[in-house]
Amino acid sequence: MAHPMTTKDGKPFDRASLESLMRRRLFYTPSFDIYGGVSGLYDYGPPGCALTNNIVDIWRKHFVLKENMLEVDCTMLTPYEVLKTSGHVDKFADWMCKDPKTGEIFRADHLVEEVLESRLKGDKEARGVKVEEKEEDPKKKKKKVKNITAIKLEDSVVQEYEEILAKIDNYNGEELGFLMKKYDIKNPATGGELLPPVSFNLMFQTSIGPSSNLPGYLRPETAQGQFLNFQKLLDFNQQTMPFASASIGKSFRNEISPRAGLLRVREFLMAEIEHFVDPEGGKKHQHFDEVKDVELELLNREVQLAGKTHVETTKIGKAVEIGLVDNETLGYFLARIQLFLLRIGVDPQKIRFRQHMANEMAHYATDCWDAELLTSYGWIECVGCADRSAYDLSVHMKKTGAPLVVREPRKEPLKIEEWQIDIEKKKFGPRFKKDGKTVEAAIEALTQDLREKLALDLEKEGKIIINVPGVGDGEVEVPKELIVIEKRTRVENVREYTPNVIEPSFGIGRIVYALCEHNYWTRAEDEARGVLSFPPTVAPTKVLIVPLSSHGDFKPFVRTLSNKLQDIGVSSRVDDSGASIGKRYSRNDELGTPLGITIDFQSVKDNTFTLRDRDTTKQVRASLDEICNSISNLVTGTEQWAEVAARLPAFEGQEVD
Ligand SMILES: Nc1ncnc2c1ncn2[C@@H]1O[C@H](COP(=O)(O)OP(=O)(O)OP(=O)(O)O)[C@@H](O)[C@H]1O
Repeated sequence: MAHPMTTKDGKPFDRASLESLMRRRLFYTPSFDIYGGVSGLYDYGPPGCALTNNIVDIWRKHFVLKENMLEVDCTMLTPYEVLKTSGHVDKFADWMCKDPKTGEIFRADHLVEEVLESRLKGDKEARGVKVEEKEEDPKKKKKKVKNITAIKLEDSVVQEYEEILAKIDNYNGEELGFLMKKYDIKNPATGGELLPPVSFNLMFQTSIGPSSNLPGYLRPETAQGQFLNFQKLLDFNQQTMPFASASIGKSFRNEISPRAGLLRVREFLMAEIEHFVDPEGGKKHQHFDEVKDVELELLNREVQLAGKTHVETTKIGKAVEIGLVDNETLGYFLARIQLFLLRIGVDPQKIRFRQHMANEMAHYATDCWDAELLTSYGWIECVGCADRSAYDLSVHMKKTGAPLVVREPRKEPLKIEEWQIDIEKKKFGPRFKKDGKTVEAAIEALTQDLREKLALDLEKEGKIIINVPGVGDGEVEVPKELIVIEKRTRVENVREYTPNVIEPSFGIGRIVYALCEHNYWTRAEDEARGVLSFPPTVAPTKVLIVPLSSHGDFKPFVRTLSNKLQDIGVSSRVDDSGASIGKRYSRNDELGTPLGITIDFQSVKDNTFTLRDRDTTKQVRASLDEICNSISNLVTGTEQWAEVAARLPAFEGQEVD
C-alpha cells in the first residue's frame, strides 16, 4: 500500500519515477533478469555499490572507529547445531497461509495488514476523502490487493481496523487466523478461502561437505559468529569490559513473499554490533552524557497496545531516566543510530523509534526498539536495537561447555554463606555402582533451598531421599555415612558473570533505499529531471568532469583534473559525450553527483574552471587549486556549498539542453 509522501521541496513523492530512475541508472537490477529473475534477489550496479560502500565506510567511522569496536568477519555457512542452540531452528519463523486452489502463499500478517488498509482506503473514498495512490510496478499488479472499492465502513469497524493495524506485529499465528475469519480475509486476487496460518522457518537449509551428514544453514544474522568468538575477543581486549564487536556481511532469509523492492529481500547486507556489558549496575554507558540531550521520536509499547501511533519527542536522557528506554547502553545506541542516519542524509522528519511489543520481540530479546524510516511503503524498520540479555552466550556455553563468561578479580573478597555438600567417595562408589556418577550429579545440582531442607532431614532421619530420574524408581536414598551437608562460608576472590548484549542491527539495503526516497526530487522547471540530493560524503561519484566539447585542446585538462582528484582521493567521472552540457549534468543529477567541473575555452586560456553545485545549479569560477581545495572540503563535509559560493566568484553560465 502506497503512503502519501512528499519530497524535500514539498511536492508529492513519485515512487514509480524514482524506481525507474534507479533501475535505468543501474543502482540495482533484478538478479538473473534474463532468466526471468527470482523475487527477493537483486544485484547492485556501479552507483548502488558506490553508495552502499560509502554508507558502510561512514558506519565504520561512526561506530567501529569511535568506540574501538573489534570487527570480525565470520562465515555465512553455519552448522545446524549452532542455530539449533541459538533457537533459530525452532523459532525463526513467520506465519504463512496458502490458497489451496491456486497454490499462492501469503505472509499472514502482511495480508491482514494490506486488506484492512485497503478497506480503510475504500472507506475514505466513500466518505469523499481524497486518497492518492500511484500504481506500482506492473509486474506486481497481480499480487497487489485489488478491489479498493469505495465502501463506507461503520465507525466502530474503522476504529477496530486502526487498532489492529497499530499492533499488527503483535499477533501470533492463531490470532492472525482468528482475524482472517472474523474479518473475512481471503485471497485478494480470487476471493478464494485460505488455509489457517502455519509457521514457516525463514532459514535456507543446506548441507556442508559431500557426505551431507553435516547439515547447515545460510546465516540469518551475523550475530552468532560474534557470540561464538566472544572468549577470544575478550582475550584480545585484555579481559577488559565493556567492549563491542562488529561485523558487516551478507545474511539470508527465505522471506515468504518478498515485495517492496530492496526493502524485503532474501539476501542482504547487514552491519551488526554486539556490545557486551556487565548486567550489574544498570548497564551504564561511559559516553551516555555525550548523547543525553539528543531528541528522539519515540513510539512506545503502551501507545501501540492502545491502538494508537502517537510519538513523543523525548530527550534520550529523560527516556532512560523514566524507564521508557530500559538502560543507558540501549539509550546510547538509539541516539548514536539516529546521529548516524542523519549524518548519511536521512530526512530528520522521517525517523522514529518504535518499541517492540511483547509478542513481537525475537525469542532472545528482553527489550527492543526499531529505528523506522518513513517511505512510500510506510514506516519501515531499518535498524533493530535489541537488548539480547545473556541469552546467546548462556545457551552456547550450556551446549558446548566453553566458558563464555567474564572473570574479574574482586576489589574486596566476597564472603558467601552457603550450604555445601561433601560426599564420602570411597563408600559412594560401592553403594551406587554404575549409577554413582548420576546420583553425584543430581546431588551437585541441588539448590540452596533444598540443601537446607535436606540438612534437617539428614539430622532427623539419618538419611535423605532425592529425585534422580533414570535410577531405580527415580527416588534414591542416601544414608548419613555417605554425605555431609553443612552451612559454611566461602570466600570468592574472582567474580564470574555472563555479559549482557545490546545489539544494534542495520539492514544496509533498506537504509540505501530509504535514503534514495528521502533525497529524490524533480526540478521545478521540468518534472522529468530527477535529482538525488545525497550529501557529498555518501554520493556514489563526487565530481563530474565535463569538457565543453570533444575539442582536442580540452583533453590535457581533463587528464590533469582527473589525476588531481584521484590524488586527493575524490571519485570522479568524465562525460565527454556529444550531449549538451545541460543533458550531461542532468544525467548526473540522477546519479546524485553533487559537483561538476566544466572545462571551456576560458580554461584553456587561464587555467580556471567552473564548479557547479547539483542542488542549486549555481556555479563559481576559480583556479585548479582553488577548485580542488573546495571539492575536498565539500566532500569531507568541512565546508558547505553556501560557504564556497560566498568565497569564490560566481559564474553565470547557462545549462543548455
Ligand atoms: N528481508 C529483509 N530484507 C532486507 N533487510 C532486512 C530483511 N530482514 C531484515 N532486514 C534488515 O535487518 C535488520 C535487522 O533484522 P531484524 O531481525 O531485526 O529484522 P526483522 O524484525 O525480522 O524485520 P522485519 O520484521 O521487517 O522482517 C532490520 O532492521 C532490517 O533493516
